[in-house]
Amino acid sequence: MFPIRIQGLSFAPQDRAVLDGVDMTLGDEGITLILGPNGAGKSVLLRILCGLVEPSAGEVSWGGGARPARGVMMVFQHPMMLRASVLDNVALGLKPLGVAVAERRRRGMAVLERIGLAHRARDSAPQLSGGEKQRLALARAWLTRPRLLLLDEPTASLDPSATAEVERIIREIRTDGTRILMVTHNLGQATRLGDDIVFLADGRVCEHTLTQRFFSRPTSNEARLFIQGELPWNLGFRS
Ligand SMILES: Nc1ncnc2c1ncn2[C@@H]1O[C@H](COP(=O)(O)OP(=O)(O)OP(=O)(O)O)[C@@H](O)[C@H]1O
Repeated sequence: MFPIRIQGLSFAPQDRAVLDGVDMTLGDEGITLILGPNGAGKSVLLRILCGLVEPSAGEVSWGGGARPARGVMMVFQHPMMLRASVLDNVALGLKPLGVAVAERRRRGMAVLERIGLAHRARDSAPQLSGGEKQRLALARAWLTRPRLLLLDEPTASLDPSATAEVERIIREIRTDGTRILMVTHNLGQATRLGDDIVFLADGRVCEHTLTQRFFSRPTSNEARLFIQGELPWNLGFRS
């Protein structure tokens, strides 16, 4: 599946260029953070990689071949919960892999232990808090051992302690060997989690560099302004 090479990727609904020739290469390890202003196309980029959105132009090569049928998972900002128990929700991801019910439940309980939700296994999943739902969604994806995990602002509406817990789980998933590509608006989080930063603005990748370098020596004016909190909000759009 790796390296994932993105070349000339564009997305232009109704001729409005959201993504306008994105080029990027992702190796097989680590956590890459995508930063950029509102409307820069960060979520669209993840959705294209996940196969949920068709690009208008460009190519993605997965280790020199087509997108694999399995191995790519995405967790959304507001993950969906079935009207069922926490355990049934977490074990759900194993169903399409043909894992038997008893084994699904065994592995489900094991992952709930790792995310600190084993004591809620029988509770109704839709009644969990936002932070607990996000942990459950991460566990559901983790259980399938994805090679690539796409995370769209997983801590956007969480308080600092729930955010810290989600970040701990993300680090564990990475240590388990999953490649992570994640969108965030939280610059502190980017410094805590990111090995490297992709900065998207004006429909293009303005910078793709190591995290420390991005924050200490940004090379593009857009990134400098963004870090200083001064990037004009309309920069994400091209007409
Ligand atoms: N499937 C779609 N069809 C048409 N337009 C879309 C589609 N998905 C997203 N867009 C538009 O693309 C633009 C970029 O959206 P996107 O959600 O990727 O931005 P973002 O960088 O993630 O922004 P934010 O930081 O605010 O979440 C928006 O104007 C959005 O309305």
